[in-house]
Amino acid sequence: MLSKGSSCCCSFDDYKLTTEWLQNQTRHQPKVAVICGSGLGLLAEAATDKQTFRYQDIPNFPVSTVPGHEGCLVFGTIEETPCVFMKGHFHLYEGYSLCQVTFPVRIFKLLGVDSVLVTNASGGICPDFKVGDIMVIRDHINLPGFAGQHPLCGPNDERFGTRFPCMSDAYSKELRTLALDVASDLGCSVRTGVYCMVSGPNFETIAEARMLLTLGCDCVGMSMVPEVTVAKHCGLRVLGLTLVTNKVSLDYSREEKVNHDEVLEICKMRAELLQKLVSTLIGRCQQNINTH
Ligand SMILES: O=P(O)(O)O[C@@H]1C[C@H](O)[C@@H](CO)O1
Ligand code: HPA
Repeated sequence: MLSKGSSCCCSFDDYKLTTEWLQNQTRHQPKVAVICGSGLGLLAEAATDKQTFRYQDIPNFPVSTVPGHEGCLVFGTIEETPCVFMKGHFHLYEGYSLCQVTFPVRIFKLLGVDSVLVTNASGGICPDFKVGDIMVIRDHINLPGFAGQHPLCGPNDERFGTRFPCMSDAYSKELRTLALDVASDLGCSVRTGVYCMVSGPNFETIAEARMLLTLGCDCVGMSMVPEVTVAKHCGLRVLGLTLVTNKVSLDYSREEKVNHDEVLEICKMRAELLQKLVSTLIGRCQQNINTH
């Protein structure tokens, strides 16, 4: 696999090789993929009949370099639904191209996955949001994309999707409704809103945070959007859930300073609830597909 700046560095043969390697190692045939963000790898623990592969052992797979990202792919079953979990994902700020960041998503497509649940940690911009809130993503703003850092730049491979994909419905309405229903059944209140991706790795300045508020962002984070874009491009159903791990400072008088340890601490505190939400959703998600 070659790195060519911001354009795609993976050929169809690269994706095929990795897919076939995994198919030769496992009898699992996942229908749902879950991408676990910072400190959220625990989501995979609800699965039974697990089979785990370290990223470094999978041909062409990038490796995780961020604390809180374990770096392994877990196949398993939740409520009779075959699933695959990424315990840790990749970021632009690690030095990966967006083609590398999104590499696993196309592997999921080739493995036969139909729905992808993307989770991550984010800062709350909306003044009403509290630390620990879970937000169902209704829509996103791809700030790196505005600057040409876009995973679909470069030659388009029609075997995955069209040159000019529509993104006005990137997040499946059915899955969003299902997520809200499941949350309500579990007695857990969730938010809905707009997520904005920044490249990181620094947390926002106050002027940047104020700009994001003006733009209509409810949460800000450093991941998710590339994976969602590539998933939508290749026809996967997408659900995005973000955990608000800190409130973003909008005020120069605010003393608190955000750091990654605090992000991981909040993920640890809320992982059990998120795990319940995700596993219940997965069971119903397949019933939902079967009845449509
Ligand atoms: O991988 P995610 O997006 O969950 O991680 C967030 C964004 C940065 O990687 C890190 C900052 O604490 O957490
Ligand atoms: O405040 C934040 N900003 C950007 N990314 C983040 N990930 C967790 N918290 C934040």
